[in-house]
Amino acid sequence: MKALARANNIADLRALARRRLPRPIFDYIDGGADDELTLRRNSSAFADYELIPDVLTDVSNIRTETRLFGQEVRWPLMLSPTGLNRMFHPDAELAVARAAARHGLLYGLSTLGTTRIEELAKEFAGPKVFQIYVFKDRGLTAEFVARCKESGFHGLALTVDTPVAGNRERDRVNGLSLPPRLTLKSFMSFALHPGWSLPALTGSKFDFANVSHKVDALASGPMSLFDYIGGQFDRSLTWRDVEWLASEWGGPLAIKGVMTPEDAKHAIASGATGVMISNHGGRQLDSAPAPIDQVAAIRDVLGDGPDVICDGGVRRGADVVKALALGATACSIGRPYLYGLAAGGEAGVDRALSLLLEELERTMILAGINDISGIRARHVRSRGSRR
Ligand SMILES: Cc1cc2nc3c(=O)[nH]c(=O)nc-3n(C[C@H](O)[C@H](O)[C@H](O)COP(=O)(O)O)c2cc1C
Ligand SMILES: CCCCCCC(=O)C(=O)O
Repeated sequence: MKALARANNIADLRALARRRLPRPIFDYIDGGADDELTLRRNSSAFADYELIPDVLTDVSNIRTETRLFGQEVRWPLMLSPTGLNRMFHPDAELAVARAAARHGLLYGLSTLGTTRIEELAKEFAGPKVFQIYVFKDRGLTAEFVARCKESGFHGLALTVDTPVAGNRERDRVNGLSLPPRLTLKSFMSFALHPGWSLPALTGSKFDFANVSHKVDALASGPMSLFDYIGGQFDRSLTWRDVEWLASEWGGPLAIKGVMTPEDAKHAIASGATGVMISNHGGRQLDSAPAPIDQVAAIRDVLGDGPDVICDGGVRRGADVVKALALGATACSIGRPYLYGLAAGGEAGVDRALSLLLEELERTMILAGINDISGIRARHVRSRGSRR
């Protein structure tokens, strides 16, 4: 697709996605909670860090491989779990996973994905983790663990920043519901975007593939997506449940949504092998700090062993180098690949990943860093601490 080839960066892919999707669907991807302070801060915080280059270090050969969730990956970048991918493109999660595989990246499948755990595993041999939302029906969690073991998933990520749905006002204004409630305004927006596949949304293939036997949103009739799903989550979750999950699973487990050194320590003490520093892409607690600003303090208390993944706001390859210099093992992205998916299916995801990885490699060359493991704290400086 010519338009994809002309996209020079993630912002260009966002513009393409905006053109291709009906407004309520684009806003669901793009939006954040309340005043979207955290959404904006997640990205703008990266600008507060400068990269300090070395020179004359022989950058003719750049090594970017690392380990994540115990797996060898080609780049320190993973694809965050995101729900409802079939709303953005009919090829949904499989398109995303195929593009991830082509680049040797770790893929995260959401509990609220529209592709079954088993189907994803059959199509995607690469490194993969399953993201768990704990529902009031606790039997579902044990089921997920068993299905992931059976299907050969390499890790789990337990999302803990969603005891209740964030207040996503764009979605309220747009009347986003399941199935979509076609007000005149939203009907016009859907009608003006024939390239977007309405059958994919309303047809039999659209459901929460992994939980629909227990949580059938379509059967329950039109209602707010957030009120419905938020009402299914178990708010009584504590660190005891992490201990249970860690022992039931027995493999790599990250807690997604950790924002403080204290909670990071709790996570590891409870049996997790890593943390995803995340505020859910600014979609939950507005005014939460940007993940990049929490990386150094969290690495400091955890020491070298555990995976520390910086999740949120990454829009340039240079952002990844900054996060690694502050102590992250890797970064994780949500919207960047979703913009690509919406803009052009698998080819669009591929474009998003190629752009970010080319930027990452170029940044390493320009900063005189020839190996990911050679990124050091001295390669980054907070603008606030400039001498
Ligand atoms: C449309 C959308 C759906 C998401 N669905 C989930 C989900 O099902 N589970 C989850 O843990 N996080 C979910 N997230 C959050 C992402 O995993 C990730 O934390 C966030 O997108 C990172 O921020 P970024 O979009 O700035 O990269 C979702 C994010 C978006 C944009
Ligand atoms: C918490 C309400 C619904 C969440 C659906 C998927 C998700 O995590 C998101 O951020 O959107």
